[in-house]
Amino acid sequence: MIVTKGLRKSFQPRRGSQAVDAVRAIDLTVDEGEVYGLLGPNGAGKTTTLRMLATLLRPDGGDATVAGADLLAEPGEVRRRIGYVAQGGGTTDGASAREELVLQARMHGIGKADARQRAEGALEAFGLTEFADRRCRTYSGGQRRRVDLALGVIHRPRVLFLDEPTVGLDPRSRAQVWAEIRRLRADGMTVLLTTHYLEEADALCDRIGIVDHGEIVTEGTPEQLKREISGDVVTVGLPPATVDAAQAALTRLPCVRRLERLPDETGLRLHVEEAALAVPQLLRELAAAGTEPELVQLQRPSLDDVFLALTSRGGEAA
Ligand SMILES: Nc1ncnc2c1ncn2[C@@H]1O[C@H](COP(=O)(O)OP(=O)(O)OP(=O)(O)O)[C@@H](O)[C@H]1O
Repeated sequence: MIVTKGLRKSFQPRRGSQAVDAVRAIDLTVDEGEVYGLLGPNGAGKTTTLRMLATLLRPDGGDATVAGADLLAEPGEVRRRIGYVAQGGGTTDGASAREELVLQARMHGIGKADARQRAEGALEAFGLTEFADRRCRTYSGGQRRRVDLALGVIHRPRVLFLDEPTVGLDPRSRAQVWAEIRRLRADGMTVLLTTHYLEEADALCDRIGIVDHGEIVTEGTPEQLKREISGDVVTVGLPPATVDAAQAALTRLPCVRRLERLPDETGLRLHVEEAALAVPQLLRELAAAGTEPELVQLQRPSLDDVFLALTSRGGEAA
């Protein structure tokens, strides 16, 4: 649904100053119905990538196809097939959600009666009916963000671009916006979003591309990315008298990358590639050594670990 090859963009902040390579070479493939997240520190090039794909900025080089239309040759066609929600949103203080929705639909060339009907449907779908006729300035941040999403999809695009969809929202409003994005995905929408929030990428995205210095440094499902860095961690609680024997037995296993003793002889912590494969082997080996674990606990590394390990300025954005 979105394919890019070597997409790039530089900016010249002032005449004579050195150009900033905001996006160096983005190669990206987003499948139909997927929620794909661009995750990266400040200034990594996420917004620039999104703005190019939404036809708001002309790329300096590279190719892209969005919803079946060529970005450079048919930007008008791309525009018709996409929705774009900018970081700050697009609502006006003095207008109501209903007015904004009707106007937006009309701007997409939809007839008056149809526009009113679509606005009504969108108000209902996004849980906005209750305050549909109040001015947007009276809405909470989360309500306003939901109006932004509704505006982004009023013309039923095939692809939706969301720039930092939940920035500045409290946890409850963020959860509501996530629910709306999940609903759009369930309806078959393809979504490309940018985020700073690792938790958001983990909760929402089918796949994540980690962007640093204008390039995707790695991509995969949240699970793949977490495993890539540090595998899984298995904690085995043991009777103190059996810890030595268990350690000797498990050290021999090829699936165990690293092994540490827990404090106070309470057991072992094992770093393995994939817990689902390792745990049966661990249990067999322990049984053969005559020990029985009191507890087996699995832990996945967090996306924070991945992000910090892969981006040069991870700490800045975390
Ligand atoms: N219009 C512009 N003129 C000059 N430089 C720009 C312009 N837009 C972006 N840049 C620069 O390009 C780089 C990438 O910016 P971009 O906004 O794409 O990053 P980002 O990953 O979206 O960051 P953030 O998470 O802070 O929004 C930055 O160094 C930024 O300063």
